[in-house]
Amino acid sequence: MASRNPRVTVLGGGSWGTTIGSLAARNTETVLWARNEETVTDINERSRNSRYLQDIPVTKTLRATTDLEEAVAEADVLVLGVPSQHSRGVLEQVTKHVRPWVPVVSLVKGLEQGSSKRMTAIVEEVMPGHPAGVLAGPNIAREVLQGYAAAATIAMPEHRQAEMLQELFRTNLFRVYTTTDVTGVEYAGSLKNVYAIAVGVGDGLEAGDNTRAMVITRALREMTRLGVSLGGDAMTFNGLAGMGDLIATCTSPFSRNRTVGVGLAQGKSLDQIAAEMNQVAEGVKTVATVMKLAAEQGIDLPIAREMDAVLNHGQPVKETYRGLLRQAPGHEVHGDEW
Ligand SMILES: NC(=O)C1=CN([C@@H]2O[C@H](COP(=O)(O)OP(=O)(O)OC[C@H]3O[C@@H](n4cnc5c(N)ncnc54)[C@H](OP(=O)(O)O)[C@@H]3O)[C@@H](O)[C@H]2O)C=CC1
Ligand SMILES: O=C(CO)COP(=O)(O)O
Repeated sequence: MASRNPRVTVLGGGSWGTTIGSLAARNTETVLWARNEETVTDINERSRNSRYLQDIPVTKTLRATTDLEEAVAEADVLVLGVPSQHSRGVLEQVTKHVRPWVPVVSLVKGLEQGSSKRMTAIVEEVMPGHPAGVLAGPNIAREVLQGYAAAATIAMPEHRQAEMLQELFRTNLFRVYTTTDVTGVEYAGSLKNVYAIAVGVGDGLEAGDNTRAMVITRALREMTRLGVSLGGDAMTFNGLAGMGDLIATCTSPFSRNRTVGVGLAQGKSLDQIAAEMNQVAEGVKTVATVMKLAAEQGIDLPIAREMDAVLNHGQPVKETYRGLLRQAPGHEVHGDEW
């Protein structure tokens, strides 16, 4: 990293890219790249991103630009904050302008459709030689930006790198822990969105608090089984990026994924929900990829399977929990059942 204060460049002007940019700007020079002129003007002239974060102020020193080359040419750290299905395209534009050793930290909680790849695998493919990691945890953007205490974990292949990057994002109210389990953190962040939709369906059907707790707990078991078989550490799934984020996303009225589930249970179509929300809900596309990965690993994921049936195969939403309840429960810890 450079001997001057490192420059952080955040790619993506949505709610979470802006929030992380605002945190980093408290610690070091930070530039945010957004494709939308209005977002850039709003940040530069009003220290707001009203489209995504209403009237909550961002750090005054956060600068924004629509010029991708200018944003990345002097970067010491790149932060990837565009939704998963657009990440590869953005990285392909970035790679020719960025210095070769610059680390890339993904904020993305989704997998690429078709390839089923995690974002760090895409970074390694498109930007070979750049250390790639991920920052994730229970972090509803607006609450972090409003200054409510929260925590995340930063995963880098080398622990020393994680420790250096930790300092750029942490504040007295945003605690950043470190780990080297990039794989586990990335799968945990992506998987929990699928289960937040499932919990939203239960809440939308007014299933009750015990049902919600049952689904969250069994969801954690499913996430862990798949994540570990794909190379993640089981302890990661018990931590901030796993259990922590699962709880936040499954219970927050601000979660977009949970909102999708509630909307489906209320009889709305996906198109209608997407139009009302106008923000990304990564779980909607992740579910089919998760089913593919589970099949490859020979693992059954009953809750995810129900969501796949509803989202991709026309199963009436009211059938969701009936289908699950017909299955006999097995061993709580070692069983494959839900
Ligand atoms: N919001 C949150 O609380 C959290 C989100 N995340 C994750 O962060 C990632 C980003 O999500 P979030 O910020 O919430 O998303 P939002 O829906 O709030 O915003 C998406 C942003 O990506 C931009 N974008 C979309 N496609 C492209 C493209 N092809 N090229 C350039 N920019 C593009 C949009 O630009 P435009 O405005 O011009 O459409 C917008 O600025 C997701 O994977 C999400 O799961 C992780 C933790 C918390
Ligand atoms: O990842 C998040 C919280 O940690 C945000 O969840 P949603 O994308 O469901 O809003």
